[in-house]
Amino acid sequence: MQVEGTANSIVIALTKVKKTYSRNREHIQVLENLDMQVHRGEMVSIMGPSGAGKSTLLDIISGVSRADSGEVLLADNNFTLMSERQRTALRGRHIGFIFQFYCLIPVLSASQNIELPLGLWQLSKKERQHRIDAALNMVEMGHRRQHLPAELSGGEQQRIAIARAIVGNPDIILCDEPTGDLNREMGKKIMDLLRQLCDEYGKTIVVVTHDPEVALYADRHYRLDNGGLKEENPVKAQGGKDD
Ligand SMILES: Nc1ncnc2c1ncn2[C@@H]1O[C@H](COP(=O)(O)OP(=O)(O)OP(=O)(O)O)[C@@H](O)[C@H]1O
Repeated sequence: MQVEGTANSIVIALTKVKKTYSRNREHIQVLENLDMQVHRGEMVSIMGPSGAGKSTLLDIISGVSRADSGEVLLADNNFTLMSERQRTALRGRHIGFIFQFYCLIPVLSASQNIELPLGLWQLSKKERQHRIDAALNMVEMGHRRQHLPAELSGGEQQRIAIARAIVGNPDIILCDEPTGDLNREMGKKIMDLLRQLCDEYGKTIVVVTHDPEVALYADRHYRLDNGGLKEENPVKAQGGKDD
């Protein structure tokens, strides 16, 4: 799938985004006048302390959650002006998600899990199978297609989750702690794979992480703190993980 716009165009643009959660009488101001731009085909990392609002930010980029004010553009579409239904449709076309704990359905095989995002798509059986096979091949997991998630290692489960994220050929992949549950070696393999998706397939990737070594895979680095984003120089992987 091609993103609308020209090469090197901005595919994610947030301007003066604010987000507050209200619970009982408490108001938690999470994002405040936040600006962010991500170009097509780049990988961007977001680090920051626990509770800083990183997952909230991913929810706003994907339209799962609405900003209180400010503008959110995704591939030239203005989320701010859209209904929930329109946001869901746009998300389905453009975004794949990868989470820390894989979020695979335990009673479905690897192959069936990968098929999930294609659920309502009008595809022939052959085309559907072709897409699943291509996604499985991309993550080198064709030999495990019939396995249930419990019959896969953590790293293999995350590879299946990546295949599920890319099966619909989204141009943007949002990752929330993609290596958080994996040992160092497996984490490295997953990041190599994400980097490959960027470099060889032109995917735009946003990675939220606590791990400076993971952030080093990105082309640009943001730190989220006190409601705003600051662009940083590449993180030196020497200070251990964020809290
Ligand atoms: N639905 C909600 N209602 C009320 N408060 C919320 C809600 N979701 C998140 N919060 C609060 O907003 C803040 C930001 O949460 P968020 O999950 O975005 O942080 P985070 O940076 O991703 O944290 P972590 O690194 O620990 O995963 C936290 O203080 C959290 O308690």
